[in-house]
Amino acid sequence: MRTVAEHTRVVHALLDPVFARLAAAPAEHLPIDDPALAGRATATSLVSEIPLPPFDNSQMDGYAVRLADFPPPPIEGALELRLGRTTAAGDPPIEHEPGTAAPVMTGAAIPIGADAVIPIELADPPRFGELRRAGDPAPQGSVRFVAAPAPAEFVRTAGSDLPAGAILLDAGVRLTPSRIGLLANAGVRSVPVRPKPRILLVSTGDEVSAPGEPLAPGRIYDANTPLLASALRGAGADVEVCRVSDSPDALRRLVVEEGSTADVLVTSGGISAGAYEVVREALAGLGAEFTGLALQPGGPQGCGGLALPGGGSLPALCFPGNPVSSALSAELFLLPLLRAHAGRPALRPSEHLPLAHAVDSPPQKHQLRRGRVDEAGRVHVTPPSSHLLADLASAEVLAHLPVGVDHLPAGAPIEIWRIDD
Ligand SMILES: Nc1nc2c(c(=O)[nH]1)N[C@H]1C(S)=C(S)[C@@H](COP(=O)(O)OP(=O)(O)OC[C@H]3O[C@@H](n4cnc5c(N)ncnc54)[C@H](O)[C@@H]3O)O[C@H]1N2
Ligand code: MOO
Repeated sequence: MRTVAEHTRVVHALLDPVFARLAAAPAEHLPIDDPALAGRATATSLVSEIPLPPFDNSQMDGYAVRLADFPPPPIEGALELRLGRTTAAGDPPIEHEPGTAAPVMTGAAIPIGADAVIPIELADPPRFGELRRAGDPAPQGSVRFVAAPAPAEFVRTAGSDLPAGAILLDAGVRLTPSRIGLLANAGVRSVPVRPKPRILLVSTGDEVSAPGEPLAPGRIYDANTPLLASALRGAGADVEVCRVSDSPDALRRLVVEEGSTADVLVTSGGISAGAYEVVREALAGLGAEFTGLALQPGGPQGCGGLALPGGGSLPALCFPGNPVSSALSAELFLLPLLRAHAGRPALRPSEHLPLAHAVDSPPQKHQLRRGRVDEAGRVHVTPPSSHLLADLASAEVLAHLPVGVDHLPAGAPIEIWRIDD
């Protein structure tokens, strides 16, 4: 039986060229305010054409002053400065008149020649009086200060966040809200993003009914298509879904007709030892290889490049039909590659926590148990059967019982992956 690590290598060999091609493909350009931008990955690095902030501005509502107007400390009594003209946020910078204190608001340009800001609370009086902007009659009055500011105090200098010409984001970086904000701050209007991988997702099985169909005896509703589609989309793929009955011809036709517009084919079901294994029958002849893994759930797996009539090849991953098996197959073998393409950490957060109770596992298989973590930080795992979808739906963690482990006592540390996002 193939190990999980060996199958992971086989999947990488099949899909790494797909992701490398997509990462080098012409970028899609999305407007900075496109709701679809969040979560995409940059296709190229982006450089700031302007410094951030673009000009020296005030960090406080207060007075812009010149240090040279202050005597060396200590100041006897208070220093009185004439009122200068006011700069509000959005005004162009004005010339600072020596010997004045010029009202300046948070975010407003520091008057040229001023080199520090004193917050209004530290002025006497501690409130603004008559304010005169550029072009108004000259201001009257004065304001007093008991201490000199430090050089550049409360001045946010141009480029102090990022100088002009600096890299805003590298290529392959996930667009989080703060990164989108950074690009917007630098005036970027259109963002080059990596194309999403296009996945053709096919569920098989004569027993599988589409939503809304009456449930005939012996049939079940299709869980895998919505489950896998949402998992793959959540990890950054564009997914087209199809259901085919247990007809190898219908599946082969689908691959031939739709395969050239997809980057990867993903199937669920129809690959184990039964008499009607549609995926195995349809795709083995086209180039997929079907194997047993030392893994539970997820034992049966298929994988390979399918020969297309035009000469191309369609990489295919064939997951087993049990819902937990197909979900965990995606979790192990495909989601990490999709997440990495979307600039996210490939792997789930992992840690070792103590088991709340003893657990047995078949030693020849790597068992992935679903579970929860209690308030004391101990892991409780649930039964291993791969039809237990309600159990997976309420799981917080996947607990790993690797090959060679047949029993772990209560309190033993176990590796868990957090899956409750
Ligand atoms: N004799 C053997 N039988 C089985 C073996 C084996 O080694 N020898 N392996 C078992 C394991 S493990 C798994 S996992 C399954 C995998 O079977 P298939 O990939 O061929 O999947 P199906 O037989 O089509 O379906 C399995 C199970 O899952 C249900 N299913 C399928 N599609 C869906 C769907 N879209 N939504 C919800 N549920 C679905 C299906 O009804 C079956 O109950 O084989 C074991 N048997
Ligand atoms: O390997 Mo199957 O995937 O356990 O249920």
